[in-house]
Order: sequence, then structure tokens, then C-alpha cells
Amino acid sequence: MTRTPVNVTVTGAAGQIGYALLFRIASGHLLGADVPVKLRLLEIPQGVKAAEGTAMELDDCAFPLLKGIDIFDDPNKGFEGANIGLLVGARPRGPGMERGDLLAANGGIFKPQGQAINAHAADDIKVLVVGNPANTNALIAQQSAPDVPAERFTAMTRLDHNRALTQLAQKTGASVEDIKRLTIWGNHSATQYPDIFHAEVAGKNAAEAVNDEAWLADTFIPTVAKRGAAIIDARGASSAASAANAAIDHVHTWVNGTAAGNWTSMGIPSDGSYGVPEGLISSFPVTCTDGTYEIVQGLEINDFSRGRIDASVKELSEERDAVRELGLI
Ligand SMILES: NC(=O)c1ccc[n+]([C@@H]2O[C@H](COP(=O)([O-])OP(=O)(O)OC[C@H]3O[C@@H](n4cnc5c(N)ncnc54)[C@H](O)[C@@H]3O)[C@@H](O)[C@H]2O)c1
Ligand SMILES: O=C(O)C[C@H](O)C(=O)O
Repeated sequence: MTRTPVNVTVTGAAGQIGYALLFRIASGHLLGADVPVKLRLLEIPQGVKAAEGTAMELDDCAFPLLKGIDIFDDPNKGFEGANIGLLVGARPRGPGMERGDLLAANGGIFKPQGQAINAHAADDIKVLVVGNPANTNALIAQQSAPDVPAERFTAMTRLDHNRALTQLAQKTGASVEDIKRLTIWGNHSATQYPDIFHAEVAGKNAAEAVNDEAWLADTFIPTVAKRGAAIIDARGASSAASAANAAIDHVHTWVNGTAAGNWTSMGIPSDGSYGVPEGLISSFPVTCTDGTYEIVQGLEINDFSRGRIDASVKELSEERDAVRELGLI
């Protein structure tokens, strides 16, 4: 039976993450090796020519699963019929820009995109926001799309999750596939909290396997939380291939499910679990089944974790208040 192609809209398609992402979507890594896709690339007018160049290269790969590429500079057209929306394009922080300026500039992007999703996307649309500040940009888009179920808007913390997996594997000498049930809580920012207290390394509790609270507090958490800045410092540009890889992982897991006995981290609208105010888009431990996700319940949160989760959630609340004041939500 011939499957109907899945429409995947990618914003910021001509950017560096876009360049690392599109080829993997087209080769079947986003949704599966048997799922045909149509790409809808959304750029600002100045980015369209470069997106056309990328589209030429995509053509030149002759990907069997790639059933079409269209390029737009109008979100209303870009999101028409979209089943998956990868919101990558965002306004980077410029010199002298305060957080409020950044939130305002991004509001100008994510509000119209949310409205376009509301009006034109397919009924089953799933949205992943990558562009920073990802959690609050996701909130702006979600609040601008009142007819779309709120839980379809998610923000990316999978890169943080993957970073934490490798740091823990390197510390314990395990391989990444031996590590299960790691969690990123909170915001995709330096306040995020990578939690290993419920994680397992080769079947053993990770915190016990590490048995080194100083390493946890002074090395592991800051290394994961500040990895984005360290990459910028080393590379002279923000992480792109690893961010694209995490976006692929996030959507693939959401659509195809988590493995039995394991979970992942996603920025999702809070239902009030773990004391995170309802509605904030915060990272939680989640399991995914049949295209839906559920927050892992019943985890005991110790004092070490509680303070760190609360600090990151406080930052999210402040970002929400700031975009409220700007009239963006
Ligand atoms: N959540 C995460 O883990 C994570 C990780 C890495 C990077 N990021 C963020 O992802 C974003 C993109 O990073 P990049 O390196 O690809 O940046 P980039 O500057 O290389 O590319 C961004 C692209 O977005 C386009 N764009 C800007 N406004 C747009 C709009 N309104 N509609 C469509 N396209 C638009 C630009 O023209 C540009 O081509 C940044 O905000 C970055 O901070 C997030
Ligand atoms: O763009 C950044 O500030 C960093 C990015 O979010 C990352 O985590 O690599």
C-alpha cells in the first residue's frame, strides 16, 4: 500500500540547524524508514535563496522517501496541511540585547507562526520548538493557536538529555545505551536540572554508581547546563548538528514511542505535576506511546533536586510574565 506523505514544515530552513536537519528528515530518520515525507521550508525573504540551494542539494540526494519540497516566506502557506512543525528559526540574541528584547523579537516570530498553525495545519499537527528561548517561544506559539490541543506544542530539551547521557556514560565508563531514566527538568537554559537520582547505569542506581555529590553539583550539572555556551565558545557558532540530531530524536520518540522501562525528556505544558505551575512549558520525564506522551508520575524528589527544579521553574514563570506584559500571550 502506498502511504500518504507526511508534511513536515521546517522554519529557519536555511540556517545551520536546518542544513543539518533536512537531509536526515528526508532520509527517514525523523519518522521511520518506511514513511514518505514532503518538506515545507519556511524562511524569511532574505533566507529563501539559500533555502532554494539546500532544496537543490536535497534533490541531488535522490532520497526515495522525499516526495516534494516547497519553499515559503509566508507562515500561512508554510504551515498549510503540516502534520509536523519544526520551529527552528528564531532571532538570536544580539550585542546589548536584554532578555526582554529577545522575548519581544521572538514574539514577533512565534505569535504569527502559532496563528498560522491554528488556521492552516493538519488536525494531527505536532510542534517542536527548537528556536530559543525554546520553552517560552513554544508557549507563545501555543497560546496563539487556541484550536490546537495545547499538548501538541513542545520544546526541545532532548539535546540536554543527550548531553547528560554522554557525561554520565563517560564518568561511569558505561555506554550510553546502558543508561536509562535520566531526566532534564525545567527550562532549556543554564537553570535546567539534569537529574540522575532516578537514572540507572547498567541496572544500578546512577547516583549510587557515581557516589560523588561534588562531581554532580560542581561538574555534571554545570557541564550539561552550560554546554551550549561551551560549544559557541569552541566552535564560534552554536551547536547545529547535535541540535538537529536531538530534534530528530525528540520527534522520532514522540511518534514511535519510548522503549519499555525507559523514558525521555521533553519540554511540555505542565499539568501541575511535581509542583510545576499548570501551563508552563517545562521539561519533564515522559514516556511516549502511539504518538502521545505522559509525564512519569510518582518519582520521589529529594531536597537537592527540589531546589534546582524550583529555580528553573521560577525562571520559566518570569519568562511567562514577561511575554504576558508584552501582550504576546
Ligand atoms: N533547544 C535547543 O536545544 C537548541 C539548540 C541549539 C540551538 N537552538 C536555537 O535554534 C535556533 C536556530 O539556530 P541556528 O543555528 O540554525 O540559527 P541560524 O541563525 O543559523 O538560522 C536561523 C534561520 O532562521 C531564519 N529565520 C529567522 N526568522 C524566521 C522566521 N520568522 N521564519 C522563518 N525563518 C526564520 C533565518 O533566516 C535563518 O536562516 C536559535 O534560536 C538557537 O539558539 C536551540
Ligand atoms: O544557542 C544557544 O544559546 C545554545 C543552544 O541552545 C544549545 O543548547 O546549544
